[in-house]
Amino acid sequence: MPNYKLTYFNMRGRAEIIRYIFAYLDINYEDHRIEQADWPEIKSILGNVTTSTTVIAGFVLLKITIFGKMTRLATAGTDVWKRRGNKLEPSATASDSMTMVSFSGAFVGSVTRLPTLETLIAVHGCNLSGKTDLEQCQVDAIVDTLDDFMSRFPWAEKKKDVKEKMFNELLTCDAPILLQDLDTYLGKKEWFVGNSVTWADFYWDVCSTTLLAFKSDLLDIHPRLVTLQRKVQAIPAIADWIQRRPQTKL
Ligand SMILES: CCC(=O)N1CCc2c(cnn2-c2cccc(F)c2)C1
Repeated sequence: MPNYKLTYFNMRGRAEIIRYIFAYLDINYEDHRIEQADWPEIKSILGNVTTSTTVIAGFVLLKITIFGKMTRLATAGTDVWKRRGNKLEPSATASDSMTMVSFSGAFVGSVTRLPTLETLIAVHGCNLSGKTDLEQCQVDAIVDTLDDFMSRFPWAEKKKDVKEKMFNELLTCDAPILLQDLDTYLGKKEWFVGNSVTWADFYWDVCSTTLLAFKSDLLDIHPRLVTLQRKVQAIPAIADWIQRRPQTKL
């Protein structure tokens, strides 16, 4: 029975960075994919909670803010504790062997920075989040920059013309500025931060793969950023995952 169950839509989306980290660390997990049609029912169970909840599940402290989006990372768990206001109170133990914790889309930056990633890295002795405090700040800065940009896209916009207009503006007006900044920051280095791969490099591949699905010439004038993408994709564990993952546009 895997220790983790990752529940998300059948797409790369916000969950793919977690899938990359699990693949790289060779951690067995259940990649549970729900259909969009199932989301309204699941959402009604999760509710449109808009408060920040600090949840302690087993060894992992997860700070989450639920905005009615859904990405769930579950851990083999004991009691799930929920913070309501400034009080921590036990809640019902997870109904099955997994402690189900729901996240907003923005959890990427929070949960992968919290003891989850540090615990996993400590167990596996790798440096995905950076080797020093300074490197960890630099990794966070790159991840936040990418996540902020990706979060500006109106993914759930129902009006096709509005969605298309906003996507086009972001891709033609805003993306070039971001890409130039990332290109300058990367410079002649092998990786964004330090002298080995970090999850900032992973996130660059995750985000750029999706952006290229909307604008295939996006990186034509950024060969160094393309090289970084290819270096991430050539890491054996990542290459294996990319080869076997479900093929989806997003
Ligand atoms: C209905 C929801 C939907 O279509 N998507 C959810 C968000 C998303 C998609 C693809 N990339 N991505 C994403 C990745 C990282 C950070 C971020 F903010 C967003 C597709």
